[in-house]
Amino acid sequence: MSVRLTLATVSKVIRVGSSLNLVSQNRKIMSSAAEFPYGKVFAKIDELKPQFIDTLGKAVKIPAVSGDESLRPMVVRKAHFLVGELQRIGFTDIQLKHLGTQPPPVEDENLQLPPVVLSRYGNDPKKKTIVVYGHYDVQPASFEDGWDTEPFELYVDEEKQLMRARGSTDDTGPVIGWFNVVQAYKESGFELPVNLITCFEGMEESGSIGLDGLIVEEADKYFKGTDAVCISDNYWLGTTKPVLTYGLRGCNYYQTTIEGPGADLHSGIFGGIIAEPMVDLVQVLGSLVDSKGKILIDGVDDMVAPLTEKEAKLYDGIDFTLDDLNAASGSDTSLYKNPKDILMHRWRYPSLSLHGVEGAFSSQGAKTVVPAKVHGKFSIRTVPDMDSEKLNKLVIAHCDKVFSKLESPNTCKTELIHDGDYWISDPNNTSFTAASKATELVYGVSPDLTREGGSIPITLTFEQQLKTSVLLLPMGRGDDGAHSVNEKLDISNYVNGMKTMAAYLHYYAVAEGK
Ligand SMILES: NCC(=O)N[C@@H](Cc1c[nH]cn1)C(=O)O
Ligand SMILES: [Zn+2]
Ligand SMILES: [Zn+2]
Repeated sequence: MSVRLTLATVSKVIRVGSSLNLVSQNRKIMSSAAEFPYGKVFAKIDELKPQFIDTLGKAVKIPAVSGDESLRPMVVRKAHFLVGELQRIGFTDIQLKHLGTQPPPVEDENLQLPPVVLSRYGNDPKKKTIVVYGHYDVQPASFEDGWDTEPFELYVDEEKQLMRARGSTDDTGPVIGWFNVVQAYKESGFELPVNLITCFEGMEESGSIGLDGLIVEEADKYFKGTDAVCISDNYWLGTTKPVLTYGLRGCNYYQTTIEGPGADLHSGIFGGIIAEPMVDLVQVLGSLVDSKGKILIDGVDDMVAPLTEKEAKLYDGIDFTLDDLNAASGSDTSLYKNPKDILMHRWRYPSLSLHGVEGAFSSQGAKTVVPAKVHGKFSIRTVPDMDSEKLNKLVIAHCDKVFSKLESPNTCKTELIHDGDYWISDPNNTSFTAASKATELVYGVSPDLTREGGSIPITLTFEQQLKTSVLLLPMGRGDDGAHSVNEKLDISNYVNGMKTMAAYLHYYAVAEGK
């Protein structure tokens, strides 16, 4: 049998100091036309690259920070921006699902949760149906944090071939990527090989509050007939090798509030005379974790699943070094030097991070204030087999015990702000196989299978409620700086990420089974 060969042009993949060496400018990948008949879609993605960068620029301009109540109108504005784009491209049945008011703790009791954007492209019963999930909200960012350029303006660095902005990699870039893939199929004259349903939320960075209920509610309605869920909201481990991800840690986020004086006070007048809430809080926060990363709350480590020999072996072949970690953190501050230990502590052990103190003096200068009420924020990344409710009880009991030992006249309350479960799945299924083929086609290398230290709270809910597999198909690199200053997405990752998404839809459509 003769097989016609097509050439799919794959953009430059940059390898820095690596052994992979798969790179070449405009690398040509030979693929059978019977196997991948959409070479024209790839060409269209290349052709429309300037427009796709432009669309991303418009999206990141909207400061959709879900954690900042005052910016909630901006989150809603971004939802409407997405609706406009979906209409332009030809999605149908576009719905903004409202989730009601945000539960406490919250300043404004009437604060509305941002809407979830649902839409469809195609509804052919002969085709498989894929739900793509992403989030349009972002972490806070301000130029004063140390950004090189304004965080809510897309800066295209022509020399480094990257795009810098809050949301560029987490998660506005991948969300806009899905739109672009559909546009590229359409404009190159092809039907999409699957029915696509989009589910984009605006509260992911704040624990996906309200989304669980919507998924339960719509499982047999909007999401009926879903064969697989694909999420592009995480990152490669390093900077060169693509990965597919089959596990996430969960995240339980807490605040400890300590209050006493009726108002902020002058430390010259009241210092040494009254009990200072900040002094108490520092001691409570300081009792949670030590400088080696050990969680000091009794009972937490006992819940962690023991490491089996089989699991330990999974870490052997992963392409990751201490240098990758140092490059991503911009430092040499790792608590572990061995790559296997680093990955285990990122993926399969819990961690406790201290995030900040609301209500405390935090600006430049030397204000001599005694804050009257402070909220210490911290979170625990959870792993199998930790029980979320049991963890909450242990955390609250620990904080109460430490505070009571201080014999302070102030009051102390620790509460859960939000939680999201960990998730782990078997990557030997049709969806992962399709994504693996797509990755090989685009990057010429088979992806590593990884877990992730971060959290996407809704993942387990999708799996359980839609009774489908979930695939994590990352677009960006490990050094993208998500949640950090100078967040970026390399242009090659944007373009090749879209090609991988496009090819995944095809390989999943033609594969046998779900
Ligand atoms: N790209 C995923 C991501 O950044 N997820 C957040 C989710 C979260 C949980 N609680 C607050 N945010 C993460 O921090 O992992
Ligand atoms: Zn994200
Ligand atoms: Zn994030």
